[in-house]
Amino acid sequence: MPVTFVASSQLPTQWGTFTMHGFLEPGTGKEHVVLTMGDVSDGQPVLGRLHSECLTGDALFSLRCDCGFQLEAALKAIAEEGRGALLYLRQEGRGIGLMNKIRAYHLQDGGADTVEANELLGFGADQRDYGICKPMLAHLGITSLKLLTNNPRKVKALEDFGITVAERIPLKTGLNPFNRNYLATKAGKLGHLLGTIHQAEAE
Ligand SMILES: Nc1nc2c(ncn2[C@@H]2O[C@H](COP(=O)(O)OP(=O)(O)OP(=O)(O)O)[C@@H](O)[C@H]2O)c(=O)[nH]1
Ligand SMILES: [Zn+2]
Repeated sequence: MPVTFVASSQLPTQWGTFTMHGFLEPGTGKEHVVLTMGDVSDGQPVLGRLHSECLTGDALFSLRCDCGFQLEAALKAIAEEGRGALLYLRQEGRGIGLMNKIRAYHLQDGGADTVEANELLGFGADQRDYGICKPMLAHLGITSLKLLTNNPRKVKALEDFGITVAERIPLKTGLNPFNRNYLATKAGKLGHLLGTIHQAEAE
């Protein structure tokens, strides 16, 4: 899947200054971003996250999901380690886009769960393709990751295109009364490894 590097710059944040790398996916026009800190090209496992875009959670403070909390926690963890990479992937709504995610939320307001809502709209439960990460990781010289995720599909996808996942580090944060059912559905139907505490609280 062709993705081309465009430019890099500094990005100061409340947790520290990252380097921001912009990538363009010409086939779709999507603009992806990677934030790195430290030397990530030395061959040692890099603390990393594949973060799928969630405008509502990442930017609009939504409590319907855990995305914004995970984004913050991942950037903080990378800054604390002084080395790492966060791939901000423009895969809004697990790949169905923002307008369709709003349609899906409307169906969820009426009682459907997050998987049923996608299916009622004629989509798969999860339409993300992580192949876009391969050229971005190659450009940055990253061959091995300590991956911050609860999603085993991300681990498998990376391993399928030759990235070593040296470790999976759970990223359990942001549980609240509005996302309990959502997290329970992710654990029950999408295979997310949310662990006993998180899962028990979500039930
Ligand atoms: N279609 C749809 N997408 C959603 C919904 N809630 C969140 N999303 C999207 O789901 C993606 C986040 O995926 P998650 O399943 O929360 O987490 P993950 O990235 O697969 O796994 P983790 O690495 O453990 O966070 C983002 O693209 C969100 O926009 C929903 O109800 N419907
Ligand atoms: Zn979200």
